[in-house]
Amino acid sequence: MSLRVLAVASEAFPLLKTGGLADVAGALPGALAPEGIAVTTLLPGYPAVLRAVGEAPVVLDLPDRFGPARLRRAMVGGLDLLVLDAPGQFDRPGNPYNGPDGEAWPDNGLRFAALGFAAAEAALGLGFDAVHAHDWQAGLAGAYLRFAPRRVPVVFTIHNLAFQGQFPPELFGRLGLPPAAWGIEGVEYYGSLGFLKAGLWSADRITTVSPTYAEEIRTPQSGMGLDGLLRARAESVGGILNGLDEAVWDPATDPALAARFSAAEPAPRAANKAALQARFGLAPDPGAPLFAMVGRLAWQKGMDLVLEALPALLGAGGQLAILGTGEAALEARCRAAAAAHPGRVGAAIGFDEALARLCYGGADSVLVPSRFEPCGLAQLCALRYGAPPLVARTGGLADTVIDANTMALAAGCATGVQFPPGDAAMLASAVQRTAGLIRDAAAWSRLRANAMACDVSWRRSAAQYAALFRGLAAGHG
Ligand SMILES: Nc1ncnc2c1ncn2[C@@H]1O[C@H](COP(=O)(O)OP(=O)(O)O[C@H]2O[C@H](CO)[C@@H](O)[C@H](O)[C@H]2O)[C@@H](O)[C@H]1O
Repeated sequence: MSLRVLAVASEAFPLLKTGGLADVAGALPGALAPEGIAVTTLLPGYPAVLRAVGEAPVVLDLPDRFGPARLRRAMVGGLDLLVLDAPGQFDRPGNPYNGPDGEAWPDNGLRFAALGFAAAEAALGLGFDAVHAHDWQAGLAGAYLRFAPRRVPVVFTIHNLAFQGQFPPELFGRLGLPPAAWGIEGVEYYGSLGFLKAGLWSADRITTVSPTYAEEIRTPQSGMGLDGLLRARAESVGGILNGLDEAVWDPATDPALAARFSAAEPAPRAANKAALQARFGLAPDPGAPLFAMVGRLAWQKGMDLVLEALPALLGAGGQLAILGTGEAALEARCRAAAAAHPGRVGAAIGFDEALARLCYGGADSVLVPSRFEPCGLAQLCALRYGAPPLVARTGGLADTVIDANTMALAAGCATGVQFPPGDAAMLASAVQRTAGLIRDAAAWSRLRANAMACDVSWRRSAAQYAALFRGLAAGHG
């Protein structure tokens, strides 16, 4: 019999996506099914989600703790969904976390407390064997379950330790948790209410999305204030690498590409490079090394380092296509770089799934110069779409890309280029090294073939999650 796991996430592809969490929450259920794990995903009832489920049957009426709320159940996009239909809380314009003005919703604490509460009620009321809570938005699920009459084991997965969900302590009184939950052994975090902290404290097992990040976050340098707790719980912390849904990310079938291609038939890829150059107003030069960067414009992702290394990129005859959205100052700097270097640098500011795919399928190399990266999906997409990535040697980037150093080139196993994180000068030389390799057609097509041969699927990791859930359900946490 299948084990029944309730996943709790604040976004899931294809219903709603602002970043990598959606890709993971959207893909894991399909990857776990062959492992005998049946995943039901609890999502907040955002407008897009409510539209998708329509008048799906109500399977649970929730106690009126945060306002009237009920759970609807439906199959959408291959996902078995439970939707938290809580009028006024999630059915608002804007993205899941911010209003149309770009500011965080002032009641985010209550909104995501309601999600955690609903998860616990669903786990207990609908008979799930385990809960898989993702990131701070689902952090209170475990806290509620800690005080529940029946034990339901919880796996908490950290997708990004930088987002901690901290709220004023006064919110605690609204949660309906017992007073015992307030404290270091509880949901309190440096005097505030910490959702991520609550998730880490209450979970039976903690995972993060790569083995290297799992080690990094136990150090003061990368632990973002939570390293002490993570060290104390070291026995329960592990890293399981993200994968990609190979059906969703497939250059042989992707309609967003100008031309479809595969490892066996890479030639049509050149048409995507030309299309990408055209989309970004870059010179139509098939020989110019074309770099692309796709991602949130935030300190984490290192776009500022790329702008610092831009003279080296241009000096090597390179071109740069930037697709991203985020901090206003960085957006402005990207636009300014494009304006200063017409035909050499192009910037598209916004979130555009189809254009992202063209970047992966058309660039020679994808830049992922993150200062830290729990796993990173951009480099996995780049490997799959034949754009050997240039990445910072950190977190999941260190775990998924083999640097084209002398030995790896001689052994024929390189899949990209690495440089030390946070160092613009080292990025500049790595860009020059990469441009040199791209100009060496034989060397680069070897790298590309290696990249496309990488197994970036969920297979290995799904087996690891499945073993974790089975162990917990059998009582050995
Ligand atoms: N402007 C844009 N237009 C279109 N698509 C865009 C885009 N900006 C980003 N994307 C897409 O969003 C996803 C980003 O995923 P990442 O894993 O690289 O980063 P993110 O920081 O969101 O995720 C966090 O969670 C994931 C999941 O665990 C971890 O891999 C990661 O390290 C962690 O920071 C990719 O699918 C990318 O193509």
